[in-house]
Amino acid sequence: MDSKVTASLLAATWVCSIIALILSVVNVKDVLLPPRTKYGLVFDAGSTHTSLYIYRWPADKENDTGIVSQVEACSVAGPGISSYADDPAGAGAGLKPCLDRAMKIVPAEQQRETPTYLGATAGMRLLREENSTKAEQVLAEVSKAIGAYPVDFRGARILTGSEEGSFGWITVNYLLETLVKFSFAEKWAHPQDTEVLGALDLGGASTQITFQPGVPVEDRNTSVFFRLYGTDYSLYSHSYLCYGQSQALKMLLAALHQASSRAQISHPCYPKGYKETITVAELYNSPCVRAPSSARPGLVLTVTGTGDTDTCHAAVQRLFDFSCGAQGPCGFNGVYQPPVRGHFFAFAGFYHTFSFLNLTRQKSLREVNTAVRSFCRRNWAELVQSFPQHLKYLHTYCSMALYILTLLLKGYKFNEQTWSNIHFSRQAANTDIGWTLGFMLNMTNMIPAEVSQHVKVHQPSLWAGAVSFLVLAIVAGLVAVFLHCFWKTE
Ligand SMILES: Nc1ncnc2c1ncn2[C@@H]1O[C@H](COP(=O)(O)OP(=O)(O)O)[C@@H](O)[C@H]1O
Ligand SMILES: [Ca+2]
Repeated sequence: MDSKVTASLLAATWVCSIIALILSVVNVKDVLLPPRTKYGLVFDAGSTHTSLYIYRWPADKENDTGIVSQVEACSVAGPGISSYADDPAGAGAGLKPCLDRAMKIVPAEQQRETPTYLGATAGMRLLREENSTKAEQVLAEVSKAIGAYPVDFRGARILTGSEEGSFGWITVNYLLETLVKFSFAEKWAHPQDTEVLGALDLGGASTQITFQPGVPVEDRNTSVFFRLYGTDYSLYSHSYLCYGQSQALKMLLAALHQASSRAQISHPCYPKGYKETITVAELYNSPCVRAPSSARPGLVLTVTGTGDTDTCHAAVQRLFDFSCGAQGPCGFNGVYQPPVRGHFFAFAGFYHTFSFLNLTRQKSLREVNTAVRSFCRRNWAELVQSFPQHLKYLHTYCSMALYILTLLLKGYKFNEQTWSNIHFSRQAANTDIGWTLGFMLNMTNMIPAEVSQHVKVHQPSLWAGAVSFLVLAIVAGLVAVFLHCFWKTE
């Protein structure tokens, strides 16, 4: 045999040892069967609008942290499902395009095992308060529509305010991986130096505040417990019904209407030159406002913006009752709240308004105040010219900004120092921040109460791989030396 044969034998031995290395590092099963992907679907039926969130995660890492990601958020056309009180079938029909979209994303063979939920929030809470039969009908119709698809449909229901707040908190902390981390000691552990983050959600019909106060929560109604990855969390969570953006603006307009008791309303929060009309029936169509007995439903009210920031600020503050009474620290309207603590993520409406005003990049409270006041001075014609793409909400941004500042500072009692702990964000890890992800993780038991003992990474098999590689390399070398000597002596 010549040296060519020796070389090819040597090469073959090396190839074998490299394959052995790969097989020992990666599980044989993982090579032959790539990890399966699982999917989950959650409809967020908000007061103003519905979205379908499509999530996916590797099946073999189900209980790890930060593993679920958002594939897509499909926006349902039209208003929120609570607006279909008199046409419940319409609420169901509206969901179909997004369900069709999901059926294109989730492979056919996996659809039947895809957990699917619909959670409705404050819009449906208000409808239930007004007419529980109509609320039931809407939920029945959306359930029928989803039930017609080949998914594992687990129901449509109205979340409590406390669930909405707590699931938002879970989403934030899951995505930021503040609940559990893989340490160098090769264990999943509660991170020592990372404090969990609070969650601030501003919807259309309600707003939620959830955080870990560090002192016992004194009011049972606002207290939430979770045991996640072996750690206990005692949270404070409260949802203020009617204090979402659209209902707050409605309360503001109703207050202005009642103060003037005329069909012409001067609105200090709307830009100078802005005009809109609304009927009395439309203005008083919610339990958040009560129509004066004298009001004729058909009467058309004309609302004219005057762009008077100080008057607006004062009118916004009158929507709140800041007096606390005797029973200790409070938020507003007499609701118990321990002092805010730690860092917070402020998302949904908080983010929308602050992002429009370019205020999401950690601005000081002074800078924010200056920017808001300067925006509030701009007249309508000028605004329309500058922001032709933002006409839907353009007339509300001044009032919303003043409302948000009032809510955060005088309502929740953030101050100049703690202001910098509020982070205005829409997404983390490419996933939208809201209650839906936390809800799905909770409902599918994807966050275990205890840390599981099974090995989470390939560290030990990596060692085994390195050792077998070394052994095989030595054997290969010895064989080569032996063959070389053997053929030489021949
Ligand atoms: N681009 C935007 N600018 C300002 N506000 C927005 C924008 N997009 C959505 N919103 C507001 O975000 C809020 C979302 O609330 P929603 O989830 O529908 O209600 P809820 O959570 O109270 O049931 C609404 O007030 C909506 O008007
Ligand atoms: Ca919402």
